[in-house]
Amino acid sequence: MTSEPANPPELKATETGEARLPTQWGEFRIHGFEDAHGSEHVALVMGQPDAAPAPLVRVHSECLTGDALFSQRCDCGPQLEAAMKRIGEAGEGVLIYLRQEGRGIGLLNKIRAYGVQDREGADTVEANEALGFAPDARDYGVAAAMLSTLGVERLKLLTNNPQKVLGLEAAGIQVLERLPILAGRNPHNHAYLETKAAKFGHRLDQD
Ligand SMILES: Nc1nc2c(ncn2[C@@H]2O[C@H](COP(=O)(O)OP(=O)(O)OP(=O)(O)O)[C@@H](O)[C@H]2O)c(=O)[nH]1
Ligand SMILES: [Zn+2]
Repeated sequence: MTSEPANPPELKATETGEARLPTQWGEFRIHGFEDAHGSEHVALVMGQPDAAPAPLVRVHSECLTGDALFSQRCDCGPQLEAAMKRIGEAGEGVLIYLRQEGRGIGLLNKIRAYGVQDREGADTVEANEALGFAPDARDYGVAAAMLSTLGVERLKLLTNNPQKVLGLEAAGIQVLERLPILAGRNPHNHAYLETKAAKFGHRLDQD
């Protein structure tokens, strides 16, 4: 008798369609995916990364406040722009936009966590814990499944977060190189970035 794996990789993300996506950094193709929980994710693909030995990839975690609303509490918006610009300059690569807002706790809980930080002086980790959440509830299995579907399983990853490298590798992706992506440091996010370095091991150096 054979038993089914708990999370068959083929069920992690199903591709639903694709289209042109012209941007100021060049033309991407946008691929839609739905995961096993019904969450919607996208991949922006430029060039032929499936034919490249190790294309440039960014796995970006959704941050509505930073990516769309210009918040300076974090560095997400400038990182997103920097990643798209670098892929545009390379003429090839993939940006996975993962809908794991608030490190996986969701937008409304992130706003609650921001409130705890404002009222109680908690840092980003303490605020999650005060609300009963893990400091980082993200899972990179969906991103790995999306990359596999796109034929990209060996890559260079734009990130400062060593956990992201480990998470993708645990899901079967070969990260040949980690490339730092430092953008958007400002007086409002200084303490947040220092906490990420101290408690999550984020690398804030240029290598
Ligand atoms: N719960 C919570 N989530 C936050 C907070 N600040 C930012 N986020 C979320 O954190 C995620 C981005 O994580 P980061 O740690 O900035 O970056 P990363 O993706 O881990 O690493 P990089 O690849 O180096 O950017 C997004 O989903 C944000 O919405 C916060 O104070 N609390
Ligand atoms: Zn952010």
